[in-house]
Amino acid sequence: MNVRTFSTPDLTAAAAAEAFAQAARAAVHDRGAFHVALSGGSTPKLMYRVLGDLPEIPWQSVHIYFSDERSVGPDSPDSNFRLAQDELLSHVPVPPAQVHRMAGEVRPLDTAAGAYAALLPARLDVVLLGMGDDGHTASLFPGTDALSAGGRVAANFVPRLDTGRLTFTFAEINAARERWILVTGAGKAGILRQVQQDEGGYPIAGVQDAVWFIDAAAGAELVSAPPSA
Ligand SMILES: O=C1O[C@H](COP(=O)(O)O)[C@@H](O)[C@H](O)[C@H]1O
Repeated sequence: MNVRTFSTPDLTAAAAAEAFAQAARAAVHDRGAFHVALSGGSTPKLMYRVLGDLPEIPWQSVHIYFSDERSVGPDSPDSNFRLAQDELLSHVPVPPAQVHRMAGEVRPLDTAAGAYAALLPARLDVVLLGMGDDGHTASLFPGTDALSAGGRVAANFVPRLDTGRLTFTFAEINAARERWILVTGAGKAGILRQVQQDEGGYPIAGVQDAVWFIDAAAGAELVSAPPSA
């Protein structure tokens, strides 16, 4: 595992935000645009806040996507898009036409999945991911059909939550130039150790060659993970 460990959630968020800024500048310099997929849940909130204050990000050339979405509209407090909009996108000069949310309110969700796959760029530069306390990533939950789905985006029914989700497939995640997984908090320490030891069969283990940004609490049970800041 390529793990970068920081002493606090704030420092973890700052490092991930700085990595975003550097990757954006490099992509725009090399290819004229930065195509990045954001994650949802609670963990990236700190990073989004830091990112909104960082200078010299070429927002006019940044294109925003989402690695998963709940089956709700954009105004719902459960919406991953809304989190990013409130904490980051409404504070930076990214052109609205370059923000591509997943339409979690559309039924059937398969229709939204197909429409989203059609608007994705040939290859994303960075996919930002989190890890749930059941080892899911994006909306690839343990035991669900989307774990083996083909294509780029899937609708996924999650029995444990009795709800549908939209999610990138592993193929889409692993086709990106880079994958970054942000994990903080002691509640994730046990699963993180199991993932490191190839135990548990958690969905997150299907993400290849990721850079993990973690705080000391999440990394407390890892074997040989010295703090880097
Ligand atoms: O449901 C979700 O959960 C994961 C993890 O969320 P967190 O609250 O533990 O940070 C998240 O990465 C995903 O985008 C989200 O839809």
